[in-house]
Amino acid sequence: MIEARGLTKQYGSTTAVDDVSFSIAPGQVTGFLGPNGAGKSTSMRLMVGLDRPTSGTVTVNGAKYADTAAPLAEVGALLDAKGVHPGRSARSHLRALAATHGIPDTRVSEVLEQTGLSAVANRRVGGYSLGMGQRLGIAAALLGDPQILILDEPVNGLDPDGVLWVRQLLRHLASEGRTVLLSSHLMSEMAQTADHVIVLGRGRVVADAPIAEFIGGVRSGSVTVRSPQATKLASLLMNSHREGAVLEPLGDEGFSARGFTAADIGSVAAAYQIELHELSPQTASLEEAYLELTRGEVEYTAS
Ligand SMILES: Nc1ncnc2c1ncn2[C@@H]1O[C@H](COP(=O)(O)OP(=O)(O)OP(=O)(O)O)[C@@H](O)[C@H]1O
Repeated sequence: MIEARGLTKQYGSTTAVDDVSFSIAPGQVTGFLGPNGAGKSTSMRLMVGLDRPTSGTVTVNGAKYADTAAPLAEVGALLDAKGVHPGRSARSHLRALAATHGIPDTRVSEVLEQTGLSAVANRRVGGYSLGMGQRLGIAAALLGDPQILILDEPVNGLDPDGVLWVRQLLRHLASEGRTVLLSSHLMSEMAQTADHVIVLGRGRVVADAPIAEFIGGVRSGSVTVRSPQATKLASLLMNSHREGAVLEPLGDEGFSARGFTAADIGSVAAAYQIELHELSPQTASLEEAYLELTRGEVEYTAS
């Protein structure tokens, strides 16, 4: 469990995190979303004591991170994948980390295996690709077998196999009852990985909900219709002169309708004995829901 209460961080005149409160529950993956500069990384740094709050508190499993006895066993974090000496090998980097935390060397080999780095473990980290560096950052986060994982943009730079691997790993860690928090700007990936989302905008929480509820709150408002008599049905609908009605063709035997409910279309089809092969209201994607919510929250926008 990660709990923030009235958490605030100011850098000079910039309020990066502004009186934020949330609870991040164990046993699920929570996605941290928000436009650039919304305060996600700052919040994550505050969670692991890399920065001090201006006011308010954030605790991990009920204690401040700085007060935890075995921090790597409590919280694993990936905050800056580039923070490794380039002349070191992955194995020596992880060994050094392990040694300072009383973690046995056997665990180093385990996490190298788990993150697919065993074959390159003795190579200089300076020669690693972005994706390999990300894997090493994840290996370091897993080293203490922590109950809480905090990962800032963990799929940044990974190829599709790597992205899938991170998704499966995080789902697995959550299924073991761990608390998993990740930030990402990749909405389709987040939609497949997270159970719950917290959206920040200009340092404040603008949404905190299960992902299905978050997406369900925004309707795309269109209905997909497929029928061998699509043209006839479309003209009947347009003849009803409904305000806001827009039909867009979807191939020969279908169209997307706005301004009608599925029930409206079904009633017209039934009245004229038109065979229907599909009548499906479209729900918004996570990306649509996110863009709708954060439209007014972006700090940097193109004019
Ligand atoms: N060390 C710092 N000194 C001054 N300002 C900072 C510092 N760190 C962050 N900020 C500012 O605080 C705000 C929040 O930044 P933060 O990096 O937390 O956002 P973010 O949501 O992680 O953004 P991104 O998606 O771009 O990573 C921004 O306006 C940023 O410029």
